[in-house]
This record gives sequence, C-alpha cells and structure tokens, in this order.
Amino acid sequence: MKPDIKICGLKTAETVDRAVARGATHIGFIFFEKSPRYIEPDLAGVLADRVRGKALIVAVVVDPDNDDLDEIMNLVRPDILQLHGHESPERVLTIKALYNVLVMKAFSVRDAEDLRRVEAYIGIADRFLFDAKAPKGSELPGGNGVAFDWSLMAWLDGRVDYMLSGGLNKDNVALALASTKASGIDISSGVESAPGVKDLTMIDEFFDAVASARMPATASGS
Ligand SMILES: O=C(O)c1ccccc1NCC(=O)[C@H](O)[C@H](O)COP(=O)(O)O
Repeated sequence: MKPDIKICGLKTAETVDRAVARGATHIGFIFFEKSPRYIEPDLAGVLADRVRGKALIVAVVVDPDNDDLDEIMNLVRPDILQLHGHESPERVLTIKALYNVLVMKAFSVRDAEDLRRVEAYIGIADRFLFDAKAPKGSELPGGNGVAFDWSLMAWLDGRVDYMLSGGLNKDNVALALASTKASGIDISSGVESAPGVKDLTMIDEFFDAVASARMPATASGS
C-alpha cells in the first residue's frame, strides 16, 4: 500500500505547491517559536487554503494552551493537530472534545521504554508519529534530522497506526519503509538546503525515492 507522505515545516507557497503536486498527502506547519520552521498562524492559514482538500493540513504544536489552539484552529483550520510535546492522554481527550479535530500524538524514541508509553494513548489519539529523541543541546523536540533505531518498531502491535519520522531522506527512505510497518512517512530536514529552508530539488528527489521504493525492480526485470 502507498504510504502517506507528510512534508513538514513548510513556509512558502512554492514549496507547498510542489509538495502537493508531487503527492504529499499531509502538509505540516510548525507553531513552535524557537524553530527555524516557525510560521505565523495567519500565513499558515493562507498557505493551507492553497491546498485544502488536496492534502491534509497538519498543525504541529508543543504543549499548547487553549489560547494557542484557539488561534491556530481559527486561522489555519487544520485537519490534524500533531501534538509534539508531553501532552497527557487526558489532555489529548480534552483537545479532541474542545476542537473536534483529529490528533496525531508524537513520541520521541530512543529505546523500547519510549514505545511502551504509547499504550496509554491507544483509542485516544487517532494516529501516532514516532520521531527520534532530540540530540543533547537541541532546543527542538523535532526537526533535528536524526534517525532512531527502526528495529524498535517491532515492539508495536497492529493497534498502533503510525507515521515514521526522524532523519528520513532520499537515501534511507526505502530502507525505512522496508524495515517497518509505517503507514506514513514524515520528513523535514531531509528536504532542506539549510535549517528551515526547503529545497524544491530535494523535495523532488525525495518523492522519486519513495516512488522507487514502492516499485522495486523484479528479478525478471518486469
Ligand atoms: O521541525 C521542527 O522544527 C519542529 C519543532 C518543534 C516540534 C516539532 C518539529 N517538527 C516535527 C516534525 O513533524 C518533523 O517533521 C519531524 O520531527 C522530523 O524532522 P526531521 O528529522 O528533520 O525530518
């Protein structure tokens, strides 16, 4: 089955348009002010409107309060909130009830213990996203361009529908898809020429790599 593809941290019309033209199923906007990918909600709303209905709009937030969420929900009208902080299961339920929005709960992974925390969110979050733990010294909970040990994903059972994230790029995405049961993949730094600067050629190369991964050459060459 084709994986969903989320391109995260977009800030310009041309990169949003290119990602969707190439087949992105999800477009992510970052609302974490310390990030080089931070975008003001009003601009994100304008960019979201360019592609609404063609790709799902994901608002990435970190431990947001209700005022933050009110603004984002009003101006961006995302299909999905990606909760990328330490939001408890109770907070996820509250957010879903208040805003009637799908929630993708992100987890930072270094070892199997990190995956066990998912259990409490099954049946509460609509989907999961597994990202690498931030390297020491990084101020960003995501978008660090580092991968984690994908063999850990074998700990999860079929109840956990997830996107794989963290350090993906054109060179490792085929292996990532082959070695996990991810129903989606998420990329940010891997299509950037500098922190926060998306590159059209790198976006193209990533989609080409995903397409090749889905269509491996057969031994007979057919
Ligand atoms: O990307 C950010 O700057 C960011 C900041 C704060 C919270 C989350 C953030 N990114 C979330 C994502 O979904 C990224 O796509 C994910 O972490 C993968 O990033 P990368 O390893 O750079 O591909």
